[in-house]
Amino acid sequence: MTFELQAQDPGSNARAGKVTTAHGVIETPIFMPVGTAATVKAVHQRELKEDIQAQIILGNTYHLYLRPGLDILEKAGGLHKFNGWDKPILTDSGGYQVFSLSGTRKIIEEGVKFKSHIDGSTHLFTPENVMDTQRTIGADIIMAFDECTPYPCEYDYAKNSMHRTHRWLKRCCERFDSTEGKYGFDQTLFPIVQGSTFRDLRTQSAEYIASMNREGNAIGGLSVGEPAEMMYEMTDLVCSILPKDKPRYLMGVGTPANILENIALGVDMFDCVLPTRNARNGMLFTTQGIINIRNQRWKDDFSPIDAELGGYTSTFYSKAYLRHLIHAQEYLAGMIASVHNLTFYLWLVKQAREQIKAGTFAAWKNVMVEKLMTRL
Ligand SMILES: Nc1ccc2nc(N)nc(O)c2c1
Repeated sequence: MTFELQAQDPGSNARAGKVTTAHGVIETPIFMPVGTAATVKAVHQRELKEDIQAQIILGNTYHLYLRPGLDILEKAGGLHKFNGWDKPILTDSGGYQVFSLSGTRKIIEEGVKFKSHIDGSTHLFTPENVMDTQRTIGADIIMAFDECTPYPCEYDYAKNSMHRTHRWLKRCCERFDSTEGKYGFDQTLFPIVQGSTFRDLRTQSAEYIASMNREGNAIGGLSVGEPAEMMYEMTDLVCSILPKDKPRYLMGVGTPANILENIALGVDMFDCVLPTRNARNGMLFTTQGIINIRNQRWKDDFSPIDAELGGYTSTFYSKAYLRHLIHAQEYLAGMIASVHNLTFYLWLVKQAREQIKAGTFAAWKNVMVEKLMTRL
């Protein structure tokens, strides 16, 4: 994997670049739709490619390991063959999902013991077997096995957890660097900065992660309920330490406003379930602001969902029709709303890229953030 820095905004730390992987190019800043269990929920691969123009999607080790399981994924020739997405894929390592999904889990030096949320069976994730699992899934970019500390978090817990995450990272690197890709293409391992909301720990973690000299770096432990201002303060600090010539991936972020603010701080890659999760309950992000399509006011508004956005779904269907589908709990409701919201998120980062290349991102960002927060 390589990263080419193409432009830097004069008025902020925003930058535009290009990540090249075995399955193609990713233009940054980029938003990565979340495809947890081998699917971006309710969205066809064709829609992802043509309407949304996604460049990379996520998969998740925890989910895929439990279902369909590694034997099926290996027989298929890896996740790209299994779900038919032939562009880049990034997989999260499962640590975060074990904490957020598995009812019972126990953290030990070896790794994390947990019970499957599907059938209650017990499992142990270790840095080594999580690397092997991600080798089998076959994502282009894979994440280190870490602990995402909760918010708020005691200083001593955050410190001890960060040091364990650093010890696990060393084990991830040793295992990853001593194994090969299984399907004839190279994969890349990103380490993850932790340290919760403590400046000294974040500094220590960013310095340690940078010292591993991997091809890209991730920022974890944020977007876990902390105030946005705290997220921005930690991101700003960590981005000032992580090397400029490597992509920076802020995990689990976020709202459109969070994304623009973090692009200004120097982040290149984002993922979040918000666009698809909120779509299913009728929250639409549009070029004019946020719409709760369930609201009475859209009952007889036959204008397109978002005429400014382009793309088949956002211009072919009306607000009134989508409101009807949501109230009728029709399958098509979630499908239309998910494609629309993801089209918006990819449109937003494309606008940001263009503004950065034009050198006008900083002022544009401030105007856009205000507009995006408008509730229509
Ligand atoms: N907010 C998030 C989302 C996903 C994460 N995944 C990992 N592996 N680690 C974190 O800290 C995350 C934080």
